[in-house]
Amino acid sequence: MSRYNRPGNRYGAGNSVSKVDDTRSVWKPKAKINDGSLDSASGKSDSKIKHTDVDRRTDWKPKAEIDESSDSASFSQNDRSTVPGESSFDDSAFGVETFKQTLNELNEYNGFKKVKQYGDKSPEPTLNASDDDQRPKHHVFDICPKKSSSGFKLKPSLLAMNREKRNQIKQSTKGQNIEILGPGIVLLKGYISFDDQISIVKTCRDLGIGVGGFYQPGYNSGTKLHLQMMCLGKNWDPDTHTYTELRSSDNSKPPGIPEKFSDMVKKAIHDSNEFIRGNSGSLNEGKVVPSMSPDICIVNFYTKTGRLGLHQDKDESEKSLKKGLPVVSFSIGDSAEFLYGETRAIDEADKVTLESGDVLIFGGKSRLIYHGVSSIIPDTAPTSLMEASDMRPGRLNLTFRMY
Ligand SMILES: O=C(O)CCC(=O)C(=O)O
Ligand SMILES: [Fe+2]
Repeated sequence: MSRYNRPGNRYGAGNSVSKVDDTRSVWKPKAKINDGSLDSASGKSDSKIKHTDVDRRTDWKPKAEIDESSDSASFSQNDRSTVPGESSFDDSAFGVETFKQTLNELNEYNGFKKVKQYGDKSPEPTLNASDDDQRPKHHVFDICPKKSSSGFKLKPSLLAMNREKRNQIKQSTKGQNIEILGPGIVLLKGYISFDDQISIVKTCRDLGIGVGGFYQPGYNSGTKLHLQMMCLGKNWDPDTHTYTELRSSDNSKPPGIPEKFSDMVKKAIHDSNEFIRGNSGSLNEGKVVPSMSPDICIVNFYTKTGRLGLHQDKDESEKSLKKGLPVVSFSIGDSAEFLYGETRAIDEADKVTLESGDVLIFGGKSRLIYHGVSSIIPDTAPTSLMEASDMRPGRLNLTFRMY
């Protein structure tokens, strides 16, 4: 039974979240655009989402309702957080010993083993200059901990490569696999090529272990989010809900967005619009996704217990939100159950599985949808990707926006 359906969690019993509320015209869609249903999909009404009525600072606030004694399995709207001090490692399902071992492995990789093991009560050590081996000494979260320092492993086993080739052929004979999930919500299935997925992992890994790299964000209260995060372009501060030039926890400057990433984002928006126009003609000009050049990317890494509560992305400039400049999301690694809806009511939200290589775009009328990740589906990442990249089990997600 998945975490998502576990009785007693706040989803209540059963799979109610995947139901479509037919009374709400905006969400009625769900149908593929090429079945001629775009008109109904596009929403006869204006979205009910209001751009002005929500306090930008309160929506993601930590929750007094979090039960510190629980295994943090419950997921609620507003729950973008975890219990104080909780690690993003899976210490419940994994077992504490495995958890310690994993941490020790990570410490070892990072050059800390000589000085301190997890569980060792001795005082915090300092590193000597002689310990220097080029690797950063600040706390790092390495999404590819086994990667050798001599370079990225590019060749998966022959078996895995053949499997990947077969998948790619299947994909290309299927043709374009684009779905319109709502007005301004486009899902491009398997859009990111295998090679590009590897290259994204590699780039995020390298940026993630450097200055301004992955960290587990939290709030002033000490409550942490259930993921590792890194911002590119500008820093997003979960506590103040603002974008800043420097990250307040360590004064680091976020790395820039690699040009290749920006190009992929622009192409995904372009391809979505070509598809919309091609399938629904000029009548649907108003339904295309506004184009943009991203200057912010939030990179999240979820382990198998990672999740992200329902929220709106509404900390970008008013101008950007008003224009409906889209959020473009890349998924790599394990699949995720992604919830989205017009309101913050979880049981009214729709659910879609985002798989490795998928791109999801939400903009235009749906720019302010509530969305979140209710669970990661373990061991669903393509084996060949994991072999080629050495990415640790979990899911990498990149969301691009324009301030
Ligand atoms: O991981 C995802 O698919 C969503 C991430 C997200 O919504 C965010 O970072 O704001
Ligand atoms: Fe978001």
